[in-house]
Amino acid sequence: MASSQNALLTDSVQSSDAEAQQPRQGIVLEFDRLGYVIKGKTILHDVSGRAEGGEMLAVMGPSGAGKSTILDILAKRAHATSGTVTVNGDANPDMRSLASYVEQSDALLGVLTVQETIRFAARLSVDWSTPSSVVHLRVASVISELGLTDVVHNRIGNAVQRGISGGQKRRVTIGSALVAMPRILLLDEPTSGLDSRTSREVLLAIKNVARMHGMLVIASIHQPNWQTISLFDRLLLLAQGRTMYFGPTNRLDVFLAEGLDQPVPKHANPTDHALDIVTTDFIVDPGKRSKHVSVLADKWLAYLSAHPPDRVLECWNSEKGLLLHGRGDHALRHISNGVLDDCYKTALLMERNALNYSRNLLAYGVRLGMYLGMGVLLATVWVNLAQTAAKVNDRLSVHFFSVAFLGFMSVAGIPAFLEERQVFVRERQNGLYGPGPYVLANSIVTLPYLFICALLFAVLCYWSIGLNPGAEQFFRFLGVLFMAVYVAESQSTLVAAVIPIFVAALAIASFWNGFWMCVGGYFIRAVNLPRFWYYWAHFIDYQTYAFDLLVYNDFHGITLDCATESDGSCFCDYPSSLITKGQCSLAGDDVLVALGIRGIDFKLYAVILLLIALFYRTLLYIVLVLKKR
Ligand SMILES: Nc1ncnc2c1ncn2[C@@H]1O[C@H](COP(=O)(O)OP(=O)(O)OP(=O)(O)O)[C@@H](O)[C@H]1O
Repeated sequence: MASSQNALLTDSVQSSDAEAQQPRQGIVLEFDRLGYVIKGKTILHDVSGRAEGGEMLAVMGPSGAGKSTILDILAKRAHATSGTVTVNGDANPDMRSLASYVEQSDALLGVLTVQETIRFAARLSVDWSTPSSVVHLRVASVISELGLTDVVHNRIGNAVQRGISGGQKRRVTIGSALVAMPRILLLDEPTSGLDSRTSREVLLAIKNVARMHGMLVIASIHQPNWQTISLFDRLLLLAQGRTMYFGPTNRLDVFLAEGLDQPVPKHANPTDHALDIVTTDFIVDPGKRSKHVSVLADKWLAYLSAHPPDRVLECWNSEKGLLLHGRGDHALRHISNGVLDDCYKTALLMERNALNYSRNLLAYGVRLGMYLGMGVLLATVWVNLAQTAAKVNDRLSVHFFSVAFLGFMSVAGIPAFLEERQVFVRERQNGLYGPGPYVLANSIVTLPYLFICALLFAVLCYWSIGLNPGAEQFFRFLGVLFMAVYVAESQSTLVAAVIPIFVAALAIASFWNGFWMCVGGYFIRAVNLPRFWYYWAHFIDYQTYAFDLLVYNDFHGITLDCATESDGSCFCDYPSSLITKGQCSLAGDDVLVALGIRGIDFKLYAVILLLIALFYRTLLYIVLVLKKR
């Protein structure tokens, strides 16, 4: 089964090779005396190593040994304080285009199925002209190799809906990286959450692909059993950031016996034995802890000088036969460049976002429910407002509430955005696409969903409240609400991009909306605002423009009845220009004059709203360009 799938993978890959026409060149990654110091603490001390295409290198060590740190440095996500990393001799390799990094956490879209997730990862990693049959075969083989066939149509799962297991999620994350066929695959704890049999199967699948395509695999691994660790060609054993051993995995026992004089007990696992020796977690005295590790590090250096690495590696290479210099390795992943490619990526992301938003209750479902509920509430609380001067304030509050509430509820989209953002960060760091296609796709696909929210709200409450009865006025009401909601959505998205922590983003986005309410001109008339707030905040507040537009749309051209007092005089709640003409009425335009919004340019205000949205979206792009994680 696995071999037939491998054949499929080979075929599919060969087809895309022909198109990509990549040079066939082996890959060699070397790191030399890497040191890493952070906040005055030395995390890595002169760690060196080497791996080649087609090989698997395990980075092993107790918790806190520096395994993730070294992967971060190799992926160029952290910068070594000293030492060098070279790829085929290049001291400044473009790791974004060469490597995929699978982090410890699984950043996936919960409502997508296993197959959809891996298929999108595959499509995002190939050239736009790659035939879909190639992608299909590649996806099918990865799913089969990683043992995900039974759950292929199951959703990943999120806070609302339970999905596949944690171990299966881990495999989906690995599959999403594997299917992209990077030249270097870096895996941080790929087997966490997997039982020992599944760990071995997954690593075997990775090994098969690595050997077949000359992919170089480096994985940090905590405490594997011997069967699992023996799948790795080389092993780097660390403790407190120091090298305890680096060399062929199958020679670890030789080193333990010869170098440390602590042979592996009969029937014991050499890696367990090695970890027992180097683990210092239970030595209470910090001085004794670091002395213990220093002694072991010195013993390794002494062993290394007595057994030069070339000799060790030569011996090892002859065991591997043709592997290293056999099949060439190919950069199968297509790295985004050019407008055409960006368009292709944008279209793909739009397709994925549409799928996500249509299924994800947290994206728009909750909001749709709230807008429906609020539409019904408005329709019943403000039901059938009489067209009288006494009801002017009630009408104004409808417009304020519509803008403020619909805008405010955009914070409900933050959890879904944060989930999407994590996927973006992972895919962007792996070089699949940049912030441009992401922001564009997000900005476009959001539109129809927000429009539906605004439409439902407007249909439910507009006629029932008895706002300006013209059809044109209804569509303007809808259009203004839609724009206001879009600006509010852009604002909340921006906040969550700057502070990708749910509670903090929620609090700040809510505060920001509350702030706009204060300076928008409803609670306190704009002309009465303290000058400081009036001159800057009032004029950049989207609620100012949306509220003014709704009020203008409702009041312009209508006439409201005033009250006739017991003495026969006419009382209007606002100064009326019609009383002098003998009518006991108030012109809607008189209200607009009193509010200071007479004669506003509807189109200009609508354009300002769009510009504010565009401004937030541009800021979102800039934030994502600058903020890499
Ligand atoms: N940004 C940082 N600031 C301070 N200390 C750090 C930072 N990054 C890593 N460390 C420290 O460096 C040490 C190594 O961390 P690292 O995550 O690389 O270990 P690890 O071997 O991957 O551990 P685990 O197996 O538990 O994931 C730890 O003691 C950690 O606390």
